[in-house]
Amino acid sequence: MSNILAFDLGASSGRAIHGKLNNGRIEIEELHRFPNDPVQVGKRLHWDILRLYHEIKQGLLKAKHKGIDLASIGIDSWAVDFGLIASDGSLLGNPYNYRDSLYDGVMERVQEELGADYIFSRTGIQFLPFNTIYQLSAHRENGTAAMQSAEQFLMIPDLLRYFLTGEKYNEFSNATTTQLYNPLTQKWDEELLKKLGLTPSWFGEVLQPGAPAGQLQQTVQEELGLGPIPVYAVAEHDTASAVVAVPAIERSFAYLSCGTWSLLGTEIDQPIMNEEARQLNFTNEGGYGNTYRLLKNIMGLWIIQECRREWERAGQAFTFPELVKLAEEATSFSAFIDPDDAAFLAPGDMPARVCEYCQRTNQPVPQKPGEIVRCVLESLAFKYRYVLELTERLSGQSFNGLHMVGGGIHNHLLCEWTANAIGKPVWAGPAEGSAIGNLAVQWIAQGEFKDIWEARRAIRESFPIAIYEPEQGDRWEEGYAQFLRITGLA
Ligand SMILES: C[C@H](O)[C@H](O)[C@@H](O)C(=O)CO
Repeated sequence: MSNILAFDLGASSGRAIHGKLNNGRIEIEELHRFPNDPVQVGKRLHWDILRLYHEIKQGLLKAKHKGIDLASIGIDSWAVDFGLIASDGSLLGNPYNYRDSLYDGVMERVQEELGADYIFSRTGIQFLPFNTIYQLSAHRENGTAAMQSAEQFLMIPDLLRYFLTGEKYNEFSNATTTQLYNPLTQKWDEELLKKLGLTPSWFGEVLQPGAPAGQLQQTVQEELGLGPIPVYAVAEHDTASAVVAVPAIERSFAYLSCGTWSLLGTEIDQPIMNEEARQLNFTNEGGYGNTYRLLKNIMGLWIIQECRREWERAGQAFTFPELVKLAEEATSFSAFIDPDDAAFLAPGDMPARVCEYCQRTNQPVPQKPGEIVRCVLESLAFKYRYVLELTERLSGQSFNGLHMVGGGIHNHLLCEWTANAIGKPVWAGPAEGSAIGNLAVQWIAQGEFKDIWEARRAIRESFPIAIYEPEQGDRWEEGYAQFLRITGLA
């Protein structure tokens, strides 16, 4: 029975999940949960990285106090963000949050300078304004202090792993999201880095998920009263871990990792880097076992999280289940948004932005919270269909349903409406996809599972999967046509 720990950090909360194997079945238990609130300082938006490190130590202590003898640990988090390390090994400043306005307009400038086709041909990564490539370019343009003394670039899980072990490594799945890694040469793209004025030596050895990445260093062992627990590089981009946990039977499958972001796509063996993929702004992010995640980012439940924050600020506090209930009671197909409109990216007054979108597209403007949430959820369901069809076209596959994993599956209405929108079944589960994928990679590395397919079978047999069958009739077809027309995606 191998006891291991997964630290899974999302953009709004983190958790320490204890996993153990019991006769081939996976059992999980949440030992520690903590908020991850971005901190605004003046105009800048940061992550509180030392608080996150503190919480990781609390997770380790909770395991110790429960008498759990840990065979290993692994850390995954959201992608693209990073810290820079000085020659004395110290962290240079607080990592920036990728939604910081410092990055506004930088992608367009870099594209103009280097050419979008050049960047895509070397990285295969979708153009998102917050990709690391544009973040670093913004810091270079602004001459931020950290850029002057940096010696090493580490992404968020790399950084936390470094604090624990004292060893500095990058990791494949997360490295690809920077748009600075070349999947064809399987290396950081030195030519691209130089063209951007970035120093190639900052970018270190890239470990594959499942590689040993050190052990708790002496100071941490002494502070926490623990032994030299091994640390693995897992699929450290949380979406990559979530894809590991997709309980698929067939090799050809489509997934939707559903949380703050919605990431919809399929797993492939070789990146698809043709002109069509670039035009459609698809990405080829690294996965477990040298696979690639052909997918698109969809803005996801972030819009509703921000609406909820705004309503709470204005003195109207709702729980998520309450909002789902209100949405269920509202009229269907009244108004739609394109969830990926640039207006919805930055934090702020999201209900007002949804209303502005409806106004500018000459639609009835939703008034009540339930109407706004309904508009967002129905629009998400239709955007999933749109991206699913593009994934089929690009990968030359045809999927007979969609696997949904991640916390978003607790929203039964979204699962149901997604099935209706795509006209195919949705298989929802597991909800703790990223943490389970993180655990699975550690177990594969330890030989507890032969390979990812054995791990996926164990996941299938260990966690409930809810099946949502699509509604019959033309109503959702007609709604989809209306969505395409309004959003201009037709
Ligand atoms: C920037 C986002 O973190 C990223 O694109 C997304 O894939 C993610 O990590 C969702 O948690």
